[in-house]
Amino acid sequence: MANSSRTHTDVSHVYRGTFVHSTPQTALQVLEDALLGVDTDGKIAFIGKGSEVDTLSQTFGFSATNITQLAPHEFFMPGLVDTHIHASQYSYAGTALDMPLLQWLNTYTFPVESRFKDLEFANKVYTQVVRRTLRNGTTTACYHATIHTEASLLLGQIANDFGQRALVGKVCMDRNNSVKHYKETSQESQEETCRFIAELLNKKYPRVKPVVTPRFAPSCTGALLGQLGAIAKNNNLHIQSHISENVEEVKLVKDMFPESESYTHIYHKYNLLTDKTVMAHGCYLSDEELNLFRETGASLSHCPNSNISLCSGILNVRNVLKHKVKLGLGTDVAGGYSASMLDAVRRALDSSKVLTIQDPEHETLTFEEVFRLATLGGSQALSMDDQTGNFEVGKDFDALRVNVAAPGGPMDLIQSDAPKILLEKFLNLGDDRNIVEVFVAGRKVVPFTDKNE
Ligand SMILES: O=c1[nH]c(=O)c2nc[nH]c2[nH]1
Ligand SMILES: [Zn+2]
Repeated sequence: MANSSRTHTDVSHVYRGTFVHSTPQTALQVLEDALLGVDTDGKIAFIGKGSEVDTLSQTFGFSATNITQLAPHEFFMPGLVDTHIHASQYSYAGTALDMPLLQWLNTYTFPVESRFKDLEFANKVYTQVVRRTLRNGTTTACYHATIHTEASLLLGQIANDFGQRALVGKVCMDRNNSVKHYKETSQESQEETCRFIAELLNKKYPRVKPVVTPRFAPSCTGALLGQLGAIAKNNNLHIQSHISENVEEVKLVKDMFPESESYTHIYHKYNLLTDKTVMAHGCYLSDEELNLFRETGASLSHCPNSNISLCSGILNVRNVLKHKVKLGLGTDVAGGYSASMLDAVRRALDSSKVLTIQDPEHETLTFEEVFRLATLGGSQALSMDDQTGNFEVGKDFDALRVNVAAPGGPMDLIQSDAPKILLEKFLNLGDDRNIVEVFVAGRKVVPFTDKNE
């Protein structure tokens, strides 16, 4: 029996073939010879069996001749959700990975981010990062920009123009002793955050929204953290930041906020832990802190490339999942050197295997579980799982059409493998050559149209 919505708008596209996705109960569900309809609003109108085509075409009023049929080595999967990426650091991605976090920020990051006062530079970098991530299948991105309001608004405009679903954060930092010209006063930070939010919301972009972004506790005064918590609360906004990434940072936070019970309690005290909060890293969180995440509904973004590249630590994902804390994956460009979420999937699997090498009792993550983290898990971490993350009826059709045998692609198919094997191969060996089409809310955003070339 096909799963269908009771009241529906007209179906504009119908696809037939293999669909793979996750549900809260099942890390990987494979639907072979399935039929999926997308309505004129870009939402999934139905998903049923190919054998039900006659009934479905009558119910939804489409003609069997209008069905797009996938090839046997193709499948649809949900769009990838990057829960943590610094768009402003894309210009030096793949370099500058020879220092730990705090020195890395002072030496490489702050000098580059300070250049985003220049809108021409910002336009160049932000256009490239949106194009690159979309081409690699990131249909939803949670971006850190810089402290500059105009450049951050420009990032929102570019994401909207290319059709990417995005949260965009103007970075807030009223403490920075190392690069003097890259910080704001508390008042500037608060006022510019309010202006950024108002102007971005005023654009009425359907899928690009602001996210309140204190960089991390060491770069913000308690007064600013409190103001940002109030702004997020009053406007019901998302919040993003960093937490417990590296041992030296955790120690610094302890020294800077001696009155606080833990790193997590600092954010909690200032109303920055909500069910619309996503915190990057969390490698050194205690079980008590993870409980506070669960109680508040706040989520974590696991950024394994960054954690390894900056020698920060290894998040025990199994322990996070045991505590029922929402969890997604992030590239964390440019602490992470790859802007591709496929890389994040591989590094998450590698990191889990390292934990198993260290402790054979550790239950290694499966590729199916990591697939779920990269899709449905990410949408849950961003509290967007009512809109995206899998192929549930009523959600937006955010999807990748994957061709495992794409000509000139990075892998060879020796025999006709089952869809689950094709997905595993794609996750481990695939790249953007295999992602032949990308859809966000039903609209084909890759390949780029002429306007976006
Ligand atoms: O990986 C990171 N990248 C950053 O830019 C940053 N800022 C604070 N903490 C951070 N961690
Ligand atoms: Zn980061």
